[in-house]
Parts: sequence; structure tokens; C-alpha cells
Amino acid sequence: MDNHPRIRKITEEVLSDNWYVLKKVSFEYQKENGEWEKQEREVYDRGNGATILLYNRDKQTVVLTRQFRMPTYKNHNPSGMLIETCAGLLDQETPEASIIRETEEETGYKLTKVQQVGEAYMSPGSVTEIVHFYVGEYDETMASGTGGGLDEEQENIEVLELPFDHALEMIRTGEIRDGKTILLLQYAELHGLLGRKEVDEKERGPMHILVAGPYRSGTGDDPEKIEQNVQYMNRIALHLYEAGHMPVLGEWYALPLVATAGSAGIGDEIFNRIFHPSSERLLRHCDAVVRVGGPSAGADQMVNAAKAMGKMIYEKLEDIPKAACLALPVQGLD
Ligand SMILES: Nc1nc2c(ncn2[C@@H]2O[C@H](COP(=O)(O)OP(=O)(O)O[C@H]3O[C@H](CO)[C@@H](O)[C@H](O)[C@@H]3O)[C@@H](O)[C@H]2O)c(=O)[nH]1
Ligand SMILES: [Mg+2]
Repeated sequence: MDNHPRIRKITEEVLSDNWYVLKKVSFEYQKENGEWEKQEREVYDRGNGATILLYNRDKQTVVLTRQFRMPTYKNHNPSGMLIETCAGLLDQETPEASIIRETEEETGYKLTKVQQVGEAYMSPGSVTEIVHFYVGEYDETMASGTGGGLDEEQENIEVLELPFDHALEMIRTGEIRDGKTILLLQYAELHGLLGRKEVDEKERGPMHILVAGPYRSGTGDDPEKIEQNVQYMNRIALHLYEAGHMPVLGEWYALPLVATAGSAGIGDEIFNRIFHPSSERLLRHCDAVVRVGGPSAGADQMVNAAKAMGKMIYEKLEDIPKAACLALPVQGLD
């Protein structure tokens, strides 16, 4: 550190050595053009730190702390209270051991496994400190005490367990404005740390559902029977619509295209080029498929394609949840 090619004549003067150490460091710095320039910088050394975001996937919660921070009170924080991820300065131990000890002291959770996610200088213009960032899963079996910090350090730490979404919202509202905390919450969001929430079937919004059933199958290409098949699927589509979803039949898209392209009849080259392929394209835009009616190779093909795309498959209408957006009950549809 002392043999930096562009720094020379370093001298240090201790300005304060009370709790931590504040020094004035004087030195000469060589600029791009080769000139040496005299500089002085005050450097506050309070050691290094570690911080951790505790999260629980099942509950979709995080654990944060709230405590009085005098420096913030001196700078536009009227209550002086600050919401933060659990954090502490390193003792004579590794950052990992340190954050595990600190987590128990401050939150009461005794973790055995933590994951390091990075490290950062938090205030590099004046503070030497580097902070090691961790995330760790907690649950009630790890609760070993109430936390709150050490009495001898007069910490008075309040432990907060918050829904993850609420914590993110608190960044937007300005209720959370501590750097390490914002960084860790955003890390969790960016990396999907709390996983995708299981959507409650009852709360699901409207789905785009493809109705797949026989069109030509079993009709001997009799136009009247084909029309009956379409009418049957249309009635199911209406039922789904009334339940708050957005239904669709492959036929709604395919038939006008087939006609416009000049098809002379069912099963000709134009029909085959458009009818099934257009339904597969449509399927990509759907959330689910419902298989209705009797045997149909085309409808089965649609179900298989939907499976391969990871879409939801419904074999029975009763299994399809009503959409949460359905404000008014519609008579006769249950
Ligand atoms: N008497 C006295 N006590 C002090 C002073 N400064 C700190 N302390 C005591 O030392 C304790 C240090 O607690 P830790 O939990 O180890 O550290 P921290 O203050 O929570 O620091 C964490 O958060 C900081 C702010 O984000 C980080 O800067 C730091 O790295 C760490 O992550 C404080 O709670 C307080 O009791 C001081 O000037 N005088
Ligand atoms: Mg602390």
C-alpha cells in the first residue's frame, strides 16, 4: 500500500481517537500530466462491517431492524429512527462468523447458513469501511431469543418482520433510506430471492383460454355437424367469458384467414396450411387450454402443444377458477 506509484510523502495526523479514529492524511498525488499535487483528506476508520437480509420464502417476509441513528438525526431525519438490515462491525473474526453473531444479537435468529452476495465501500470519500453483504433464510425454528442488540452497547434495536413487497414499497415512499438496506432488498428483487409467489387459485385474474374440441372429427365433413361443433365451443367460450376470463377458439382466427386466402373447401391445401398452424401460433398467447367434446386429433394436438409450452391444461370446466375480476355473480353459471 505504501508503494503506490502515484502517491508519495504520505503523513498522517490523528485528529480524533475517541471511539473510532479520524485522521488527516496528507500526501502528494501525481496527476495524468505527471505533475505532483499536494492533497489532504480526512479519513474516518471505524473498521469494516457486515450486513444481512433475512428472508422467508413461505411467508414472503423479510426481517429488518429499527434503531435510533444520531448522525441521521443531525441530517434531516427528525425522528432519528432508521430502518436497516441487521448489521454490525466486524470483531476479530471472519465477516461470516461476525454476521451470524450479529444476527442473533440483533434479531434473535440463530442462522447456520448465510450466503455472501458482495461487498462495497459505502462512503468512499471519507470512511474506510468496506461492508460485506449477505442474505440468509430464517424461520421460526431458528428463533433463539428476542434480539434487540446488546444492552452494554445501548443498542435498543426493534425487530421488524415485514412482507417483502411492503419493504420494497417503503423504498419508494422513502420510509427506507439506508444504503445497505436498499441494496439488499433490490438484490433480492433482482435475483428473485423470495421466489415466485404461488398464485392463489381464487385470486387469479382473467386467463386467456383456448377452447379446444372437435371441429371436423366425427362429422364426415358434413357442414351442419361442423357448425354444431363450433356452436358448442362458442357456448363454452361464453361460459368462460361470463366467469371473467377471455376465451378464444382457434376457429375464430383460422376460418376468416382460410376463406380470405381462397380455400375451396375443408381439407384443401390452403385450409391445411392455415387451420392448425394458426391455432398453435395463437396458443403461444394463451395462458391455458380447455379440452372439450369428443374425440379430436386436432384438439389433442393442441393440448400436447400447450403442455410442451408449460401452459395450464383443463380437462373439466369445473376446474377452471373464476377470475377475481368478476365483480358481479352471473346467474346460472355455477
Ligand atoms: N459510546 C459510543 N458507542 C458507539 C459509538 N459508535 C458506535 N457505538 C456503539 O457501537 C455499536 C456498534 O454496533 P454494531 O451493530 O457493531 O454496528 P452498527 O452501528 O450497527 O454498524 C452497522 O451499520 C452501519 C451503518 O449502516 C455500518 O456502517 C456498519 O458497517 C455496520 O454495518 C453501536 O450500536 C453503539 O452502541 C460512539 O461513537 N460512542
Ligand atoms: Mg448493528
